[in-house]
Amino acid sequence: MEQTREKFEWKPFLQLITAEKPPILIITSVLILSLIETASSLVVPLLTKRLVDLMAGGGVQTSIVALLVMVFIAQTVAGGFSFYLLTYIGEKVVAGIRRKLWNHILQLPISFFDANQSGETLSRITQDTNTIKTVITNHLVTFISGVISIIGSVIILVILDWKMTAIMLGVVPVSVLIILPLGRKMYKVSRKTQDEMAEFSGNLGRVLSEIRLVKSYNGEDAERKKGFYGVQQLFLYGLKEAKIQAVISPFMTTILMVVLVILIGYGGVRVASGQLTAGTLVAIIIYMFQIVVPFSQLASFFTAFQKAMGATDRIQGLITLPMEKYEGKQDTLMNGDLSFRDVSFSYNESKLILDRVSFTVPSNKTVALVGPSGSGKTTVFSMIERFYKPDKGSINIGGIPIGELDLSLWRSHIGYVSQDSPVMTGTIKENICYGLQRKVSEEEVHAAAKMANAHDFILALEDKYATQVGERGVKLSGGQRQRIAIARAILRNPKILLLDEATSNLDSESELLVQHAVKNMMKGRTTLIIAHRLSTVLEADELLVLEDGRVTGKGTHSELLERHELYQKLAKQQLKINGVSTR
Ligand SMILES: Nc1ncnc2c1ncn2[C@@H]1O[C@H](COP(=O)(O)OP(=O)(O)OP(=O)(O)O)[C@@H](O)[C@H]1O
Repeated sequence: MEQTREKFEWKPFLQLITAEKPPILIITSVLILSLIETASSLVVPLLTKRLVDLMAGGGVQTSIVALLVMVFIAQTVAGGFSFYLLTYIGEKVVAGIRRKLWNHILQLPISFFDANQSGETLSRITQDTNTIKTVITNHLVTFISGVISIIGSVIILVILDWKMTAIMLGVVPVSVLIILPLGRKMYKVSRKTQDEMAEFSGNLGRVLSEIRLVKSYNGEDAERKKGFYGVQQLFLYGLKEAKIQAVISPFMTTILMVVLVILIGYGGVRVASGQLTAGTLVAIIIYMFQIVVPFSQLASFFTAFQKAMGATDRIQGLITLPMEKYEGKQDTLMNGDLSFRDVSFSYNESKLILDRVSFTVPSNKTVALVGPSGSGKTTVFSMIERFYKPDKGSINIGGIPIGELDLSLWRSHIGYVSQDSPVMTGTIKENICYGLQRKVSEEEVHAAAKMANAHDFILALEDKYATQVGERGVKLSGGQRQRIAIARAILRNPKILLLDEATSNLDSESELLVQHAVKNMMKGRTTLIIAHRLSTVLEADELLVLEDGRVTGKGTHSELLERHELYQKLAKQQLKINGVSTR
């Protein structure tokens, strides 16, 4: 995702912003308003000059005072409106980018989430977009009006008095020589700060989401050290930025003071000798501020802009990643046989995980997958869910490759109950109804919960179906979570069921409840089940033995027990039937 951009490039940044189609009318208004603001500020010194000269001559013209007041009012009002409108544009553009990012991230394939820490991805949406907003709202127009102010002031100054202007402009090359390399350095540092911040957030996210593991394995010390290291790095980068700022800011102030001293000294002499009016000197000094202030802001604009370049790179890196393909055939009957045809797959080139796997789950039948840990059983499920694509071969439903079907439609026909039964923060009802697009009646939810043997325990909870389950369902027991997951699958009324039997040891009562729930659910559906229990394998229509990504045996429990060596071993260990006769 990371690229290093050394050159100063506008293009990607502008592309990112213009893609959000910021409202042209408002942009034009902002530009006009800031022009009014800048023009007013350019007029002020001229009016002041007239006023001072008139006062020096002993008189005051009220019309000039009135004009000055009006110009001030125009400047203030235009400034206020342009600030608000500009912030509006910034917020609007960033909202658009955030929407686009979130939408894109949600549709990225699982392989992306395998490779990237969620905390890092999170900081793309929050921090990187914020950096871009800061440039638009705080710097972009300041930069434009600053440039206008500098050019306007220089022109007027040359007309007013070219000698004084020459003195003033003499310091510009010196300043540029110092500020440019420092700006480049600032860019590198701030880029590293952003990377460090993303890594830091990623680390915090990892610890916070697995805090139970951290505590039960006394991981606090190691995590404290890692966290402190991240804090220290951020601190050091902060200091590096400060060091650069510490050179730039006082340098600019000193330059300002030096120029001011020279101007006042040299100008004062010329006023005394009658070569310059007092009004002109005052005007020159005001113009000097109107050059120096935007000039010093230019440095911070370039720094902010370079930070935004880094953010743009990372956002573009995310947005250009290919998404899952959602479109596909709609009108497919899902009640055909589910079959794998010579499917091979590897997560990365180094190791083949599925090797020419072929099998069929006939419609409405149950096939159980057994095999040692790591043999690829869960991977088979992930392939059916289309989390990953086969490298070779195809997976078909009723003869049609599942890759050709509309992705949402396909997934809506699958009920996946995984081993860890994921439950999200929210109420029990929200969890049961999760992902359903249609309105669900209370009765439907209750019926699903009843089938999942969850209704009774839910009613015993304080808030019943409105009970908050805590983050990842921590307030529920393992068996309760499983039954919620089953109720969720039942409510979808899927054609295909993927069940990863939990290996966790539930007490026999909960286990019985879960088993009954599973049995209820399997009726009339095409089911593929990763079996860890004897009862499941006995009831399956067919068993598949998966070994190192290959199907090495097919048949019923007794057939396999008779002729499959590994199955006999597995049956003894994994299915816990040691000493129990099954024939
Ligand atoms: N996201 C992933 N990225 C890379 N390798 C993976 C990924 N998921 C699984 N693997 C690897 O693929 C192999 C098969 O894993 P899989 O989870 O399919 O096995 P399993 O048979 O379900 O095991 P278990 O019974 O222990 O759950 C393992 O060697 C594992 O290390």
